[in-house]
Amino acid sequence: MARTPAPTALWPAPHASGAVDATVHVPGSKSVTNRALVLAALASEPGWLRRPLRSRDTLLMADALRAMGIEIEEGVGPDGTGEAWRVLPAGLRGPATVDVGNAGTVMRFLPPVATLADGPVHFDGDPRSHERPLHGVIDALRALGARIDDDGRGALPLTVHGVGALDGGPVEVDASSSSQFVSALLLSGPRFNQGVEVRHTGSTLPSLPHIQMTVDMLRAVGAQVDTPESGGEPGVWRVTPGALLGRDLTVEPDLSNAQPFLAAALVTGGRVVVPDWPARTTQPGDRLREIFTEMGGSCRLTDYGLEFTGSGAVHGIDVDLGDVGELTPGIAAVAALADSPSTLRGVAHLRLHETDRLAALTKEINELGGDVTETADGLHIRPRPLHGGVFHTYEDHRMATAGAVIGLAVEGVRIENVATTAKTLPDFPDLWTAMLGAA
Ligand SMILES: O=C(O)C1=C[C@@H](OP(=O)(O)O)[C@@H](O)[C@H](O)C1
Ligand SMILES: C=C(OP(=O)(O)O)C(=O)O
Repeated sequence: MARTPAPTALWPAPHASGAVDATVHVPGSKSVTNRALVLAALASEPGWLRRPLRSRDTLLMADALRAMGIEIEEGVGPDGTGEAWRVLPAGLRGPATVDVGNAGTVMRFLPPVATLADGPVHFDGDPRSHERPLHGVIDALRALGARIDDDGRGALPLTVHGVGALDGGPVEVDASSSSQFVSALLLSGPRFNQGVEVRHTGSTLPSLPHIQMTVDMLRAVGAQVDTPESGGEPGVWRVTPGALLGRDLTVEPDLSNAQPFLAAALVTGGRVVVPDWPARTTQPGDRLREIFTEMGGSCRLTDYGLEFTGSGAVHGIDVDLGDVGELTPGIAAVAALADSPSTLRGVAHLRLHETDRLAALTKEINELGGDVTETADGLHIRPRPLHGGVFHTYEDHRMATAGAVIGLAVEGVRIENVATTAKTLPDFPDLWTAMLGAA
């Protein structure tokens, strides 16, 4: 098995000698796994999580919940098939210390959980976690009755002084910098004394499908949630207080992590099959069926999974990615290899993701000879012949996979710190070379 390179190493991105033709089993969704862990921890009975994603972000979530007293057993499922984690909820404990790494889901979803602990819970993480916005969660929890010590910047590090319960009730949040503020408050909402009513006050709200994912998963464990889609007021979500059920949940493949593999089919004019692609899902990656079709491919969704085929041509696209921002790096990579320019819109908030993704994509593609400019809310990408060079990744898993896509078509691309893909897809280098080996 290929060894994952050390963080500082340069990984020679494999160049595709022909059209790829492969079946790629994509590991479970980060967003589903981390929501499922939180909901199982807050439930009133044990639950199972099958095919969970085992990656840096999800192991940080599991360890954080363990630090607060939840038992999570990693093993195989009750019928002996595949990996499954058993979550045994318990009274939430403090004092505890949580390392959030650079996981948005951990830094946003867990402070509300910590208000239910019976003592202080200290949160800290990677240097970048100190820069990512958290003010929406901090201010809302304070308004709902929590005591939180921070350094006044509305960011990590901070301590939530849990007292075993939170009043809850109505609260206003400007979630224009991250949908995760809304998801965070909703996920713990059933355990607040009065539930929670979240009213978004900002002018834009990114990543709506991820909020819908939160709502669907809450309902699946028995919570009552009123939403704008279910006839409620626009921009308002209401969760009724109540006990949550322990469930047996199978995690869908991570469709955003399927992106580089589908992109490989697109840029090489090949074919990639992703088994177990869900027929219905709230994952933003499902939009790739439409976006990559517009960019030149075609797809067929069957009971087995998704078959995606490239035509040999790659077209530019003008698209608003506000709902599906995490797809931007991979789309930008394909756009840099297209036969016409692209405009990616609606993603100003990506400047506050794992890195400033708009600046990073612009710089790295341009250093390979590209012509990318930043706009107020996205990127203009004018394809140019690219050449090899080092593609820096800024500890951003999606920068690394974007660079790998470019490397398929451009000889001599070397990816700095490909190991950063461990945030959500630790097997990436092996899956990538296996896909090419099958060509
Ligand atoms: O709730 C989630 O699981 C996520 C929501 C989105 O965050 P933002 O709304 O901050 O973009 C997305 O980009 C992130 O990768 C995962
Ligand atoms: C933005 C992302 O992650 P996070 O959950 O850390 O916000 C991402 O995975 O693209």
